[in-house]
Amino acid sequence: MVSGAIDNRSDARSMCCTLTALLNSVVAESGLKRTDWQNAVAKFSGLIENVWMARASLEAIRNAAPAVLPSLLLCDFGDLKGEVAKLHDAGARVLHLDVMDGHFVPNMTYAMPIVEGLRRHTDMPLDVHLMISDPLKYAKPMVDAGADMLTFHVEAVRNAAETADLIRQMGVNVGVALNPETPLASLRECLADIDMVLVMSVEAGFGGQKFNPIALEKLRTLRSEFPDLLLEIDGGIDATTIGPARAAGCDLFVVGSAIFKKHDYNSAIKALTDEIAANDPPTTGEEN
Ligand SMILES: O=C(CO)[C@H](O)[C@H](O)COP(=O)(O)O
Repeated sequence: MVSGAIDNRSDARSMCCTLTALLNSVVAESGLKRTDWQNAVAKFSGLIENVWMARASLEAIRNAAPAVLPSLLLCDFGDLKGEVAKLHDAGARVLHLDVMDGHFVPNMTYAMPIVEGLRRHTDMPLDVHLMISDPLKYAKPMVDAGADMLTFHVEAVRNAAETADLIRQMGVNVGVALNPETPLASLRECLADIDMVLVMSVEAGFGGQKFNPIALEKLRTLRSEFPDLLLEIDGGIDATTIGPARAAGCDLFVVGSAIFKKHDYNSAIKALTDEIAANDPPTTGEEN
């Protein structure tokens, strides 16, 4: 039996199995018609499992923060299992997956089969960045494949609050991303419905671009207005840009080139983590 907070997928799953067994035994003893009850129990425990799994992975992401999230855009796709193991050994605790459709952005990457394959090799939360024109069409397949956080672009949808709500109902945590030229005002309507904002510091689409400091101002504004909202930055993050992003209040730092263009993931992640620690923003009461 699991005690304390449920903050990982295995605990959430085992709690759901226990709950399902319990409900089934109550039904068995009640003498009521089995099939109707069994269907109801299966549906109910499926819903509870989704909510718990999402809750557990959000806890795991929050507990990992501040954290470097390797972006699997430049990794060795011929050895994904080995890459995941190396990244975990180097200290990564959350993975960032870049899904591009060649339409919303002028580049294509991968979709559900890779997410599902990664899911079988790691319990680390999978933070899936949807750079696609129709996030609602692929959200449920992504959840079924094992995504823990689904982030869609505010520029891709007509109603961000409604999109966030529909995605949340699929049993997953929800983030919203915005490109450098998109004003923060575009998020106003949905901020109450989401778990995370992904502030892009490059135009979405390609790794290896130059950091745009416009992201820092957005992070500072979001952090001062929403102290508890998870904030993530993506694009051009390296040992020189990660410190200012942390000082601006960022929690999660997506990194591609500054990890995958180095041979030693340990020292690459350590250099970034050291910069995060050196730039921790003051906590309440420490400002003066
Ligand atoms: O989402 C992305 C591009 O759209 C990538 O995650 C991002 O650019 C990371 O790569 P790098 O650290 O090389 O900039």
